[in-house]
Amino acid sequence: MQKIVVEGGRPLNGEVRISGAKNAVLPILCATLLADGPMTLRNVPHLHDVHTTARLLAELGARVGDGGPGVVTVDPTSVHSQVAPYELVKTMRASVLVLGPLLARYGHAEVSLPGGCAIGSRPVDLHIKGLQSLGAQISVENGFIKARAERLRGARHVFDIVSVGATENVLMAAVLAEGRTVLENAAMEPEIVDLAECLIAMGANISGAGTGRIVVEGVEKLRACEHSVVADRIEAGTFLVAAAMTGGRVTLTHARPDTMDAVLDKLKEAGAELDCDDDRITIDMQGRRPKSVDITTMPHPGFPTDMQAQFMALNCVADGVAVMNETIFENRFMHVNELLRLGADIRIDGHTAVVRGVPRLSGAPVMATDLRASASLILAGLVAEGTTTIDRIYHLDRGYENIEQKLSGLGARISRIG
Ligand SMILES: CC(=O)N[C@H]1[C@@H](OP(=O)(O)OP(=O)(O)OC[C@H]2O[C@@H](n3ccc(=O)[nH]c3=O)[C@H](O)[C@@H]2O)O[C@H](CO)[C@@H](O)[C@@H]1O
Ligand SMILES: C=C(OP(=O)(O)O)C(=O)O
Repeated sequence: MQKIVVEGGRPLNGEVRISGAKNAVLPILCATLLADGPMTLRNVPHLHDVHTTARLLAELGARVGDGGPGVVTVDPTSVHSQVAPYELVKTMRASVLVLGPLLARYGHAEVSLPGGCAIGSRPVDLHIKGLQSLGAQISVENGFIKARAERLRGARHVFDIVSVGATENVLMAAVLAEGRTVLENAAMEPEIVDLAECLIAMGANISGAGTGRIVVEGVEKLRACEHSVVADRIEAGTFLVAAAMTGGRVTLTHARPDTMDAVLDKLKEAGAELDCDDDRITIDMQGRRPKSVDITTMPHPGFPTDMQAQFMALNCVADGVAVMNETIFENRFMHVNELLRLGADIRIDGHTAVVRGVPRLSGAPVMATDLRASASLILAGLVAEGTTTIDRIYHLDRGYENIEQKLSGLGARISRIG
């Protein structure tokens, strides 16, 4: 099995290009099922999750093509199956996002319940309730969500709690429903805005995406369009933390600082100098040790849970003591035990971790448990004395494009073996 090897101790310097966002491209790939012709997506990151979604679309009958670097084409006009099988859905939770589009377009769909994931139980009850509000008949049988509706009807639906995936699934169903849908307590993440922008370019009538109230006037059909995927704010945040931890100076290009307020504020609090324009962010730490920062994860525009592990790595070597609360997922401290192996001082009490910064970490063999946990271990390895070897890096390939090459380009000593 492949591993990543990091030799710590080098400040990062230079420029790195940020890729398209995993969490935007996955729902948008599912949304292509709604089009009446071939869609062209640009700024598509080369990620394992993108490959899995492409395989799922192909399994349904869509023609998925490679249009050159960062370009994927999907022609959904040849779709002949509305069944998303367990073998593909189990590897990636976002594949449940074909449910809304298939139901809206074909009047029925069978999607395997997504498999469990290391960060928490991750049910799909909110997706189901939202689609039921639009008139779908839904049952869960033999591990499949079976949904049926001759034509969905617009309705007012209030989500019990804020869910990114449920908002996306119900939004993609509502665009072809009859009449008006109002989604209250909707998720406000930038990836929802990107999905809505793509759907609008396809002819959907949507207002309010990016706020807690999304209004959709259903249309009869959607056309094909071209769409460029928004920059990955979590990848961008990960590189900024890497620069902050190593005391370096790094410029991100093709980024979207306007989607990252909470993370940028925390980096400033940690002592970073930041200079942003429309699509570039420069962070300069001038060799300083970061200061500890308290974190409470929240739905957007709060601090993203997908950056919690990376900021924990920063707090491990920062000056001071940080209190970190994880409010979104019940089991998202799996990286803590591995950071302890590198010499960190962390105590967990329920959903709270107290991190006491230490002057130095020391390299060790560690094991990645999920995507952002993997990133946090690389970050810790960049500042640890000696060699850190990270096992189970397949998690990393789900969500980071060429991370070793990008970090090497900034001066890190990092390689993949095996
Ligand atoms: C592909 C993608 O975009 N993944 C992101 C998405 O995941 P995802 O869409 O799965 O996350 P949600 O926003 O749905 O989850 C938020 C909370 O709601 C709960 N919940 C969710 C759905 C449901 O039907 N019932 C329920 O109880 C979850 O267990 C969790 O506690 O948003 C998360 C929260 O920002 C991010 O960490 C993930 O990176
Ligand atoms: C948890 C994440 O992704 P997913 O929802 O795809 O598992 C993530 O991107 O950090």
